[in-house]
Amino acid sequence: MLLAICHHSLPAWPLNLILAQLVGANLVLFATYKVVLYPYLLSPLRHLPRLKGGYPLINHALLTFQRPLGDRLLNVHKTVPNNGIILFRGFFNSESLILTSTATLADILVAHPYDFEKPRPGAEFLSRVLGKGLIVVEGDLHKFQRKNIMPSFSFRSIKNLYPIFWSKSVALTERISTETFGVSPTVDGSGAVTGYVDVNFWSSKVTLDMIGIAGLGRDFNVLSNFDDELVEHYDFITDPSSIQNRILFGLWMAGLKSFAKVFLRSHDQNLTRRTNQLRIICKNLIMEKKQSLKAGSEGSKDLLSTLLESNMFSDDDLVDQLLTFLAAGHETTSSTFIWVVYLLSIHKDIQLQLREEIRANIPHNPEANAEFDLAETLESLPLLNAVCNETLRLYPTVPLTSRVAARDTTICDAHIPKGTRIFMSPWAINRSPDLWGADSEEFKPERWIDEKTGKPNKTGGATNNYCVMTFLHGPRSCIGQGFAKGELRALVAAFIGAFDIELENPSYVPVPSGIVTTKPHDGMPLKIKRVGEWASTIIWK
Ligand code: HEM
Repeated sequence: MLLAICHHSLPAWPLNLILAQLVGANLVLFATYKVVLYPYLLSPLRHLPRLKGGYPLINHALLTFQRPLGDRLLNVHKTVPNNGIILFRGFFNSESLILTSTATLADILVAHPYDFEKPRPGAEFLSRVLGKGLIVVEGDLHKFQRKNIMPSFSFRSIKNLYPIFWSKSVALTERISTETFGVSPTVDGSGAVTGYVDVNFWSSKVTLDMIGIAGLGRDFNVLSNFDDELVEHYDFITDPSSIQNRILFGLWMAGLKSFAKVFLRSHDQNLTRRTNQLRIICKNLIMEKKQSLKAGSEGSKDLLSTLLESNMFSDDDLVDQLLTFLAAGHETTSSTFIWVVYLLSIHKDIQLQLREEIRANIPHNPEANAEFDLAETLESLPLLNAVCNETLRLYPTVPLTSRVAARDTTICDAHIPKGTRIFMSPWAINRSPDLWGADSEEFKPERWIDEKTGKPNKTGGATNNYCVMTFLHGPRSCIGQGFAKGELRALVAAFIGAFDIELENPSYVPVPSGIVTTKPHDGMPLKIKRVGEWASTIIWK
């Protein structure tokens, strides 16, 4: 009887529908918890100063994608009152943090850097090409690699690389001269030979040549020869203008790796094939280098030789590191050089003073004078260093980076739950009026010159080192910063020593763009003039 009543009163739904309803109800409960209860009532982050407003559901999710990268964050730094940490909400109220003070940055980067890791999808994408290179590994493996690679980037090792940086910088000016003035030189009213060049095209070639010789011990000579096999594979894999590369990267970042492999099958297979080829070429380079070291060949100062001498890495590990140096150390310096050229084109007075300083202190062929200390001179010229440092401040080529808390931890006493995403913007910190004053966004190289001594200073007049975040700080800072600054000094000195430059179109305002590093979106077309004879040798006083 009871059974009969139940049978009639229960709806005649199949079991799977009931299950589906249970799952649906759970999903609604879970979504309510994630989207409403946790962020508004339970999250330990909810009391932090917050960026208000935003779009429904996505809130401020686009904040970290908007170009120029980091510029919107600068605005957030300026407008949201805070004590070093700002909370913002993204898709479905997910929470992320922006660090704005030198204290919170020092805490995460130096006090407990291994509590924070690089976001996994990006690191996995990179490791496809770079294997387990320094830039992508975490924890103890990172500590081991960093400790054993550091000596290759020591002050002494970099000093030994200056002659390479100089000779490639001079080769750049010669190549540009041939291309620009060689065929049909134009002479302007003052009698100077004039021409037009997009320095964007040449700058990534010269920095690739530099990292080739100074890093791998191989002269690609891309300045003159455009068909090196390694360079061709490398360019294909890293080409930021390739739509397929962009889509693949976007899908990986969204956690859709498997879908990406099917959707872009042939491109994906091509990448794998080229990556394998790259690895074979690098392995052969390592074999050759080993043999030449065994044969007692002297004089190799490149990074690979010093890594081989350390005897701490297998051949496969070395391949990962070589590819890492190529990837991390090529476009970054080349972009910075382009921004120096831009700033000097629009600040003619500084350009003139700099040329005087360079020509008065550096012979065009320093190698002809054994007494001349090129590294010492380039590192001590006040205006040269001031111009390089001020450009690195205003145009950090990695304008935005992020971390994820690997465990429950703290930042300056604020509790940070595991999994919290944290953004740090070198662009925003380097331009912050709180740290640099009202003229924070102006190009003022003199900040970097000590008023009393006239010598370069280390902080640009700011209160501490953390006011410049271009290379970050601590154990995950850029290991190649000494290398990059050496390249930049040589490039700027050789280029400005040789040419008078101005913008081809005086009203051109370059827009920084790029996926990870920033370059001017439409290149850097210049009008250049060869400046009269540069003394070949200067008698060093
Ligand atoms: C102006 C030029 C450069 C800039 C602005 C720059 C900037 C940076 C930044 C911001 C990071 C940290 C990224 C992060 O953790 O999110 C980094 C890491 C790194 N950079 Fe550079 N870089 C430059 C040149 C170079 C060069 C020339 C090399 C090598 C020859 C290099 C090798 C590396 C490596 C290996 C790392 C990973 C370090 C680690 O995690 O321990 N970089 N760089």
